[in-house]
Formats: sequence, C-alpha cells, structure tokens
Amino acid sequence: MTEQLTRLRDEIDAIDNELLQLLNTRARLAQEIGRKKSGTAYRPERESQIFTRLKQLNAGPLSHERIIQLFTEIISACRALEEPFTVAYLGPQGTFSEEAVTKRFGSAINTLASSSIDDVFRKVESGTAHYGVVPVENSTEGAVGRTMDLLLQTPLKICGEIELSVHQCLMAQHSELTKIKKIYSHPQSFAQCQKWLKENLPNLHVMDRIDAASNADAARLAASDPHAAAIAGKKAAEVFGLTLCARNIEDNPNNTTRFLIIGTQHIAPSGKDKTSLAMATNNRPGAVHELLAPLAHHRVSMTRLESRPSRANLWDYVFFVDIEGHQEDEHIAKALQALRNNATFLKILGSYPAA
Ligand SMILES: C=C(O[C@@H]1C=C(C(=O)O)C=C[C@H]1O)C(=O)O
Repeated sequence: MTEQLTRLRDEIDAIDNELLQLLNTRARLAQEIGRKKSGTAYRPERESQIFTRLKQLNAGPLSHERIIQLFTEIISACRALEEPFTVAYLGPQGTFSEEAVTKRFGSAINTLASSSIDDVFRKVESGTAHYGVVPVENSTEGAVGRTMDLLLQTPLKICGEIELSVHQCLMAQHSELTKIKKIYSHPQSFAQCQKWLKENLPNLHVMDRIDAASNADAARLAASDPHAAAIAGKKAAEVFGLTLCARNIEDNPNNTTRFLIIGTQHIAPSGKDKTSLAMATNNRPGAVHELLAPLAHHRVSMTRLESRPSRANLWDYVFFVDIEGHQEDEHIAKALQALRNNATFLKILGSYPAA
C-alpha cells in the first residue's frame, strides 16, 4: 500500500472516531428530549424540518437522496432509544409498501405485515400497531379506492405521506436469463414492463407469464424454481434471497406511488404541510363550484381533487381534496370554516408534512 493511501485511510479513521462520538452524543440528546416531551416519540414535523435544513446545507458530493437516507437511519436509531414502536403495512414482506415504511421510518422499528388495507386500519385502530402505511394513489393506476373509503369511516388521522418511485426488477435464483422459462408477477407489474420483456426475453410467450397475488408472492414462487424469475421490487429479492438480473425495467421510469401514514396523533405544523379533506354537497347544478369557492377566496392551493361514490345514496359523491397548508395556519382555518358552512358533510382527515 502506498504511503499516500495509508495517510488518507488514517484521515478516514479519525473522521469515523469523531462521527462515532457525535452519533452517541446525538442519541443521548434524543433520549433526553424523549424524557422531557409529552406524548409519542415520533414527531414527523420535526423530522421534516431537519431534512429541509440538511438539503439546503448539503454541498455534495453525496446527493440529497443519499443524505436523507443516511439521516433517516440515524434518526430511526435515536428515536428507537426514546420509544420502540410498531408500523403495520400492506404485506406480505417484500412489497413496495414495506419499501415505503423503510424509506420514512428507517430500520430501527418493528414492522407488522398485514393481509389487507382493512387489516392495516384495524391494527392501528385496536392499538396493535402505533402507525399504519397504506397506498393511496399511483401515478399511472390512479386512486386506491379501498384506502379512501376507509379514511371516511376511521377515527384515525393522516399523520404523513410517503412518495416512492416504483422500480421493477427481474430476479431469479441466478442471473442466467437463457435458463428462464417462466415469469411470475402481479398483473399490474407485467403491464408496467411490457416493452422490456419484449426486447429482452423475446422467446418467452405470454403463456409463460404467471399472475401472482402480489409481487412479493411472485418472488417467493421464483425462489423455489431455478427455471422461474419474478418481477418485483428490490426489497423482495432481499427477503427471498434472489439475485437481481435487471433493475429498473419499468416502461415509465417516473412511475410513483403515494402512501399515507395513519395514526392517532395530531401533527403540529412543520411550515410545509398538506391538509386532506373529505366533503359532500347537494346534488344540484353549480354545487361543487360553490363548495370549493372558499379555497380560491382564501388563496389556498389545491393539490388533489378526487370523487368517489358516497355509498349512502345513488349518484351522491364524496370529494377528496388535498390543500397546501396546515389546519392551524390562519388562512387555512378561515377557509375550513367557510367550507364547513357550504358542505353537507366535511371531515378533516389530517394535516401533515408534505413529502
Ligand atoms: C429527538 C426527538 O424525537 C424524535 C427523533 C428525532 C431525531 O432523532 O432528530 C426527531 C423527531 C422525533 O421523531 C424530537 O422530538 O426532537
């Protein structure tokens, strides 16, 4: 080893020693905060402010994304010293929902794979889990109806949102594509990877594509068959010990799924928040326009508007509206009061830091 290399490695060792001390000092401070504050350890508004500040300060060469990933793990470890908690998600293990959980909470938490979206809500409502993570919309597939219906009924609040780029990978026991005779995946994932399959595995017939209940299930099936591969997220390859044969094989690289964090906690303003509402009005001409007019009047930006059948009466609709701002912000509070006067029904689903 050259002298120069040794010197550089000595420098890294010295920095690691400093980092080690600083990390433990940070952890002790988090423990002290944990003893002094009342209520739960997890404060998404504070974590969001930390990330915003770090992104402003970061001069590279590490990307903003890497910095956020590293600090998510640091915060996760500090938080766990204050109070360990459990997050339920739409399972099985290895799904994109699990990837979303790790992206936001880091790995120092307990996770609980649940069999359905209903089951995630039930686990949080009964106190079996402190928070739940459920998909709410996908940039190509649209809204997840079951999540929206359950938001109407539940006493739980939306505590946060997570945006996840959905990257599909081809995985198998080995990386020899010529040995692959069949592919397992969820129908939606097959649909998202048509072009890649045609170009890279032209000899595989449509009949060799076998639908699975979830991507994670597809990976589980491929793990027991050397002639099979699966299309799933990279987390599934980790869970089932598979080799990644190809990454990012989706036709649309911007495919994103938005997840919601649900819980019992009221989230304080972070300075960059969203508020989600569900509303209904009379079924007459101009009613929706009138209903939403206070938002324009109070200069509130709407980031999402979605309608769902109300299930109570035929052709009655519930409108799901996301707005920029927190319900405690003055102009939002005024707009909400005006909306309440116009609507036949209004439920504030939660205010939380914008992703
Ligand atoms: C330390 C705190 O508790 C948790 C841990 C945080 C951290 O490690 O920085 C930030 C917010 C909380 O989720 C706090 O509330 O400040």
